[in-house]
Amino acid sequence: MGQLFTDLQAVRLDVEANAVIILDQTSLPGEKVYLSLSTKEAVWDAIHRLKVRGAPAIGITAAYGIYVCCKSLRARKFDDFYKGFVEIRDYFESSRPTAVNLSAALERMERCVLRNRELPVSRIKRQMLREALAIRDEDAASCHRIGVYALSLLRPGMGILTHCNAGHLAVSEYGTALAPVYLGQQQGYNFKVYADETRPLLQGARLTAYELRYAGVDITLICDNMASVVMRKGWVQAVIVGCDRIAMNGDTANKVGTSGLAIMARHYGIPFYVLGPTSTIDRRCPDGNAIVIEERGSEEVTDMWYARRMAPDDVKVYNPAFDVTPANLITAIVTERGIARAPYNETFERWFGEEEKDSAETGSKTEE
Ligand SMILES: CSC[C@H]1O[C@H](OP(=O)(O)O)[C@H](O)[C@@H]1O
Repeated sequence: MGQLFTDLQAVRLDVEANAVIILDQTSLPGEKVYLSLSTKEAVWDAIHRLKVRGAPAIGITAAYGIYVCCKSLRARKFDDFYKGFVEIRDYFESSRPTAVNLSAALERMERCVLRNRELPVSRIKRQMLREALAIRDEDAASCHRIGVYALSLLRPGMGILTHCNAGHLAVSEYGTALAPVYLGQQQGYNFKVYADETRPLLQGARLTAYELRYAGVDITLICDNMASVVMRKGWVQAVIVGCDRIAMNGDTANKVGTSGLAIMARHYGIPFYVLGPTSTIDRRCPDGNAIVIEERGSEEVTDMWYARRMAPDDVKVYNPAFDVTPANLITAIVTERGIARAPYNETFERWFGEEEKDSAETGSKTEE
């Protein structure tokens, strides 16, 4: 599995070249293509077209990207530099609306710039680099801890069904939903994973099946409409998914199709777990109704994967990229701070309190 983490990095920063290097996930599983992004347009396009995707990976890409783009700014006065920062921030914000990690990472980079406003611009840029690298390293630590907590809910030999890709390719390393699978593999748990192909963009078929096979995990690919069959046959003992935005009451936005899985899991008496870092919990979002659901182009449904068009010309298409699973269908939400069960907001508020205390104690990790 170690090879997986070195061979298939979703996103990394090339400081020498001042560029964000991503593994183009629209070329997987057929080709491993790495892209070097050094302009705000290239970063925006990569996020918008899911060349890099997954909430944490999107946040890390935005943090690396705004550092790379700001490093090229020639402004010497803070006000001019900050104006350039804000322009790039707003542009990146427009790339995809649902995953909160994008705006959360940009807000954290902005706090870094404002915290260091008295420094020369050259030193502010250095602080931005440290902040962006800290965002990536903290994500890697979070994913590992999510795996440890989630593994405590699972037993060797279990069948696990997952949806979309919330694995190593969606984060810095390990993954969220797949973190316990990789940790379990290191400890001989021999999980059997069932991955939904996840129409229309097939992240399950193209990415989850790819990375799990790369890591030697027992993986069976199914079409989305087969999930009920494998649950009814008793092959699945847990459904584990990632998340793109969690509201304070526990309602969770994740890849479209997730809420249907939660309903099926409840019907079959199978626990349904949402795994993700606390950075995916949106404090300003009281419930799922407040979550903006990205809608994407019809060609992803009608044309994308077929040698020829598989739908009537000009047929109306509805293509929501996400849906919201109500908190009452979620057995537990697992983050790097622990395992939350309903009523979720009590635990979330406690976690946020712990976070504020931790950052007050350590100060800003990026202060020189
Ligand atoms: C670890 S977050 C993964 C999360 O992101 C995916 O969405 P997309 O592929 O559109 O970025 C999906 O919702 C996954 O659960």
